[in-house]
Amino acid sequence: MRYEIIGPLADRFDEVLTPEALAFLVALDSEFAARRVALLDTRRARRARYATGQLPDFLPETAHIRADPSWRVAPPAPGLVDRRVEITGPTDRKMTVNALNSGARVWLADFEDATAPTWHNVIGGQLNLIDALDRRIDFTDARGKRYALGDQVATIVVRPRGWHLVEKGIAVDGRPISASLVDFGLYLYHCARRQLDAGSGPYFYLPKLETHREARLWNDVFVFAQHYLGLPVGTIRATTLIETITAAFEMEEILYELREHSAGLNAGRWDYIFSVIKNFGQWPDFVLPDRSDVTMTVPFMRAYTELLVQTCHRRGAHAIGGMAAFIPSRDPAVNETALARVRADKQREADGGFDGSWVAHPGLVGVCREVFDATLDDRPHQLDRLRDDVQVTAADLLAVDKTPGQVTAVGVRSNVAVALRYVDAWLGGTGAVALWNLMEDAATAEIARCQVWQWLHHGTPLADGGCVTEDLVRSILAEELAALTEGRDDTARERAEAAARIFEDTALGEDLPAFFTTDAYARHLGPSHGARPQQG
Ligand SMILES: CC(=O)SCCNC(=O)CCNC(=O)[C@H](O)C(C)(C)COP(=O)(O)OP(=O)(O)OC[C@H]1O[C@@H](n2cnc3c(N)ncnc32)[C@H](O)[C@@H]1OP(=O)(O)O
Ligand SMILES: O=CC(=O)O
Repeated sequence: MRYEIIGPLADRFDEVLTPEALAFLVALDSEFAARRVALLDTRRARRARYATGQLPDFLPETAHIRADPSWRVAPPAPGLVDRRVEITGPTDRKMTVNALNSGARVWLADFEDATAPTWHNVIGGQLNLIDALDRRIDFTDARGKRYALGDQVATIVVRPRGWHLVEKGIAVDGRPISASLVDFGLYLYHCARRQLDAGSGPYFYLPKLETHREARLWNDVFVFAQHYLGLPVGTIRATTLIETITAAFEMEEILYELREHSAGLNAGRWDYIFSVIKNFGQWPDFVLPDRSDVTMTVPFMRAYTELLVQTCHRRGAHAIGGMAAFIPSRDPAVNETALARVRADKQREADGGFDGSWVAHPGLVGVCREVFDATLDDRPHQLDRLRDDVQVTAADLLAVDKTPGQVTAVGVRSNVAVALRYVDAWLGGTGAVALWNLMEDAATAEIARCQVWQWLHHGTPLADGGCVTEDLVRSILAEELAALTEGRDDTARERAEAAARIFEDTALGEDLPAFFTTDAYARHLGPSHGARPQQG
């Protein structure tokens, strides 16, 4: 097999894209590319079945795994015992230093929802991780502010991109390589030994899994990679995000598949809502109210998080809470509200048995820590809370029609504005932004555009009169685009117009595309094709 680096070799990229690291990626690709494609085919087939009215259920063929009380996942690895606060964020240089210094126990170094996968972000992010581990990431910015790693830094857990994405910057036998394998493989190749030498390990968050078969693929990747690099099996640890409705029916099986490598499950709430709309959006019982009404206390969200904690603790695995999207503001009144909401969210998670939770911003680490400190007392986690009281059925997981709330004109406009502005930022190379005091990333933007599609599809009535029509959405889009482009130069205006077209393609069509990122990446992002390829 032959590889080709299509992306330009910017300064120091050769330290990441070494012949040996690329040979490792080629080995991963030759072993797993076909299985990845086959699993993506089964995703499409499953969605097609749901379109005919079938609903998911707990699997009869794996009932023996759920019924067997004897198995457990591996005990927590060094650096992953106490996970009361985890900060997430992209891997640019400044955010890397700020996240590692934030006081959180764990930093989720994100190549997924918080990163627009430009070639620069993908390879530059890997370089920043290497530099952080070598403690040579210190720098001074243009304002003269100095960034330097402190003595106490967070444990790094890398989130590679999901199985649905490819990386155009590296081709194997002329086709783009799996983005998951690139992000996983480059980090493991360069940083596993560095992490082990530092007393930690190569740890991952696995995004957007839909089934335990996808977890098995990851597990097989881990076993293969560890053999290839001479690492003992079980060195790698991975926390799986339960952020699809189908994975919620297979949580036990996912832990089981990964049991030698599992570091628990995380309740990825935003992608979960996106997945519910994506899979069942065409059915009237699944029409959701305004995005702001779909809180963690609505019945179907509560059911999934309670089942997650119970499942994890039965198997000795950490249960990690999700992301409250409120972020600190310089306006004291807004800030007070944001902190109160985050506190309430974290308190609910701690009370429910979660062992720790996510924050999106360093200014929220303290709130999350205070809540979990008070709940955990002197324990590092609460794996002893088995939640035997929880009884969740398939019907509970699917009780979307019990979600209170309304669809309003404000809710429609907010979704259009958020999706447009987020995609515009993403095309510009930024994968997470603050919009109207909320953190927005790929997952939250997916909800925004899918809700618009769903409401249009059903001609949903608006609480304030009228209903959601294509004319209404197009007129809002035109207004929001005009507001966004005002005062911009030609390049920035063209980018916003491209974002508007992506919104039209992914929210206003007959069918609901599975991800806005796949098509947008294929058409807009990635390496410069004019660059001279390197071969090996
Ligand atoms: C659904 C999911 O998947 S959730 C997980 C994926 N999403 C994320 O990870 C989002 C993470 N959060 C972020 O990216 C950012 O907080 C944003 C974009 C939402 C807001 O960032 P900003 O607009 O820079 O916020 P703000 O100006 O308040 O930041 C203050 C400082 O904190 C830093 N900061 C903010 N968030 C983070 C973070 N998550 N990690 C590290 N540093 C951060 C900023 O870099 C800035 O540093 P500086 O003072 O040295 O310049
Ligand atoms: O990835 C996390 C989510 O909430 O979505």
